[in-house]
Amino acid sequence: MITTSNLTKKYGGTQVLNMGSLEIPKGQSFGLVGNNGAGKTTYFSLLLDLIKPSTGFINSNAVQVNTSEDWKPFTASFIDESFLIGYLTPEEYFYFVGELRGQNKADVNKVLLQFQDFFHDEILGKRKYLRDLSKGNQKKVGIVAALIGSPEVVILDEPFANLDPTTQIRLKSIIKDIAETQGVTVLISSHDLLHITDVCERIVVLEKGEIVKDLETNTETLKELEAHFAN
Ligand SMILES: Nc1ncnc2c1ncn2[C@@H]1O[C@H](COP(=O)(O)OP(=O)(O)OP(=O)(O)O)[C@@H](O)[C@H]1O
Repeated sequence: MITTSNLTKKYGGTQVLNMGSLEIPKGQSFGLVGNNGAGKTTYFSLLLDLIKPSTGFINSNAVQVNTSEDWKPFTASFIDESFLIGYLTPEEYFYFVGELRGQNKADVNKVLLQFQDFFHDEILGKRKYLRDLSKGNQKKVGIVAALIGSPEVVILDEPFANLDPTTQIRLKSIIKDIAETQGVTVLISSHDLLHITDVCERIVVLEKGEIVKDLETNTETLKELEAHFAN
């Protein structure tokens, strides 16, 4: 589904990403971990054509993301609050995203209904602008908006950060469900090793822009990651 080939990114003379090659199959829940500055957001930004590669390319469903726009209809993401529109209410934003994805209000309402628990009565019907929501509630809006219109690829940068424990647990079951039962390819990054091993069937560790581990998640993975990061 997602093929990364000889991908590098340099800023000035400094190389911040050197991924070599990486294959992510359809329906995989894929986790990216690494210390601050390891290159996680850089990789996601390249995947979304927010920045250009220095060398190499990424193909998503056989579409080269930096030369064609055809990956956009099946790809959704929430990287940070710059994806939101501060002067809209959550409802206005969801309907706006729905329109972009060919979904009418009734379709969007159906999606929102499934996320009532996740919203915990803090998002809908509050007549608050997105800019006035707490960081965690902004994140909830961004994540749910990314799931409107049944995307085939969902990219979430640090989705657990700023969320309360209840919401983190709910988010884990949402991510597992869309990957396992709907065949969605989910890419997430996180600093939370417990959550990422819970939710991802594969975990790649980045260090200074390079892949240093590529693990199929099993009962030993959390220990292995903890040992890796303790050094
Ligand atoms: N526009 C830029 N100009 C120069 N360097 C940049 C730019 N954007 C990112 N970098 C550098 O690229 C490296 C990788 O950053 P990136 O944000 O991808 O790391 P990350 O793994 O997401 O980190 P974190 O866990 O802190 O979010 C860092 O050294 C960062 O300073």
